[in-house]
Amino acid sequence: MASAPPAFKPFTLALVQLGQIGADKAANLKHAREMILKAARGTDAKKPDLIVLPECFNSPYGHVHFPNYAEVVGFTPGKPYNAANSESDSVKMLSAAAKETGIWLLGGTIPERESSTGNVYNTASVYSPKGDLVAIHRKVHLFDIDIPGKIKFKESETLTGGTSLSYFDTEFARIGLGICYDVRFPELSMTSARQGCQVIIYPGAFNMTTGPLHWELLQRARAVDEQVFFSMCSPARDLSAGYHAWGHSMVVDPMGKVIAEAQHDEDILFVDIDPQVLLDARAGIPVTKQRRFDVYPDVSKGL
Ligand SMILES: NC(=O)CCC(=O)C(=O)O
Repeated sequence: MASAPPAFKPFTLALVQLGQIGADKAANLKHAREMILKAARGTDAKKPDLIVLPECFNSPYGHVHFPNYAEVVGFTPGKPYNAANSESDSVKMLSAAAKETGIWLLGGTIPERESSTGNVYNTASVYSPKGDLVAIHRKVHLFDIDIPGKIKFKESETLTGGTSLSYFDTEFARIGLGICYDVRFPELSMTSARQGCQVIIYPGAFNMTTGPLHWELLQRARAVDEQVFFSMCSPARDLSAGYHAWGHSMVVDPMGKVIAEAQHDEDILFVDIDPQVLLDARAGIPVTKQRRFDVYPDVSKGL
């Protein structure tokens, strides 16, 4: 049973649609850090409370790369963890950047190796404004698809799927986590919403085949199903890379309206999140009180 979520308050989200993700991990980390610092400076009108990076920001995206770029993180929820001394260079950079800026950071995803099993996961990590690692999410649904003549991708060649759901509490919202292909499984965001998440954010990297059809559709569906703010943060498109990301990082409000959208180049979106939109959506269309668990099961129960 989840605890009561924090009161939902207005806040500003910064989505970093990161470019220049190449083979050199140190260069990827350096550029990501520069972009986090740039996002933290905000605009004249907006300073972010939470900065988000995309899926697989420290390595090229592809199953052959994951084992080579994987880092041991060794985080167990609820146990003390010193991010500044982590074995993972990516965790150290992200923790230091969160601490330096004093801003919440959802540090995209990295390939993560579990030392006891050798399993490699696609893992998101979250840092408090003090630089503490407070939550991780290991991609639950691996991206295994085969659309003949268009795209074949098999994360399960080298990755293992995560086995748990995660959210984190800030002083302004409870935020649910998932990663990219996880968006196709409504049970995940449904469970996050039933656990009190008012905002759900997935680092992601859709592609040039499914992106135009499904990237926006799925986010609007998840937002309207659960009457939450739903957002995905993508890498920028790089046609010289092995995988061509769709880009179009976006934020959708609880009525299903796209309130911010990047194009496909590197960019930072600053987006004000207004809790009143969620309250109005739930008051006007009260599906959260009209569910018929006498007719169908509440799939979010039993976790
Ligand atoms: N990185 C991913 O999980 C990609 C998912 C995707 O492109 C899709 O169509 O789903």
